[in-house]
Amino acid sequence: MSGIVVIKCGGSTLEQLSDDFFQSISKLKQEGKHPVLVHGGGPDINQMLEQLSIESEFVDGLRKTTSVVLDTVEMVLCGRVNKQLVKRTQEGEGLAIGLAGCDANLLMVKPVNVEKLGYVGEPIEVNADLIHTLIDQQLIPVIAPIGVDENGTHFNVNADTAAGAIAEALGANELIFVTDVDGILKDGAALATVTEEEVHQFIQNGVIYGGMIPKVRAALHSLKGSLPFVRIVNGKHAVFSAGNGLSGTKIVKQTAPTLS
Ligand SMILES: Nc1ncnc2c1ncn2[C@@H]1O[C@H](COP(=O)(O)OP(=O)(O)O)[C@@H](O)[C@H]1O
Ligand SMILES: CC(=O)N[C@@H](CCC(=O)OP(=O)(O)O)C(=O)O
Repeated sequence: MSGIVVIKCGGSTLEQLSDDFFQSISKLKQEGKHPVLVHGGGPDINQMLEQLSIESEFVDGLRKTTSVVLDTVEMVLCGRVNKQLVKRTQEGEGLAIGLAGCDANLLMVKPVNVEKLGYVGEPIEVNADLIHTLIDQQLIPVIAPIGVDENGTHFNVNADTAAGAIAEALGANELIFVTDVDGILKDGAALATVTEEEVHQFIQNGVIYGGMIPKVRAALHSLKGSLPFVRIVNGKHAVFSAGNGLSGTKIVKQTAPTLS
């Protein structure tokens, strides 16, 4: 199936997404494209954990997830955040269906490192047929990043990683990370294009750090498949649809050779 656009909405920017953003998602549908939303919700999870006085820490950018943390993560992502995004997508005239990666084994995972991280999973397989079926029904899937392993145990998955795996499995034409910055910033300005090689350099020299690392890692992983580039855009200004050039950073395999 062609025309699939995977849009990852970061928790950092959920409150900044405009009505135009959601209307433009249903416009994509009218233009014959197939938007699939994958969302995070890190700040909402932090807030709920704090309210419940549950401690959690990040190890290598991933939330150490005990069983009580997992309960909270599921409650926030599958409940509050997922349903809020379904609501807003439908207010934008799209017909959305909210689900989590554990539903119908959509996102199969294996543990990353049980001792170090607890219930944190990394994707190993995606039930692409299920998403295709939903798309065939003219629905817009809105997916929370809770994975499931072969024993039926649920796992917390970084939302960028989940989006990359879903885009790859669907053979998506576009993967767009919507976040709270204008793209990959260097010396205070967003870079229009960044190559794979530069991404490695920027991680090494600290230009890229923290929450940007799983995004660029997922982007690099996806570039190994059929995607020509991956975008990182600011949720404050993002709107999709034909003729509406998205700003932000494009991550590409390599720059086009310059003509001499
Ligand atoms: N080079 C960089 N350019 C832009 N943002 C960066 C860079 N390096 C690290 N970051 C951080 O990455 C953050 C986005 O990641 P994150 O907070 O996880 O957002 P999201 O919830 O959208 O996934 C930015 O707000 C910024 O603090
Ligand atoms: C394993 C892990 O770290 N999972 C993330 C899932 C949410 C997420 O990734 O949200 P953002 O996109 O807003 O960062 C977490 O618990 O915060």
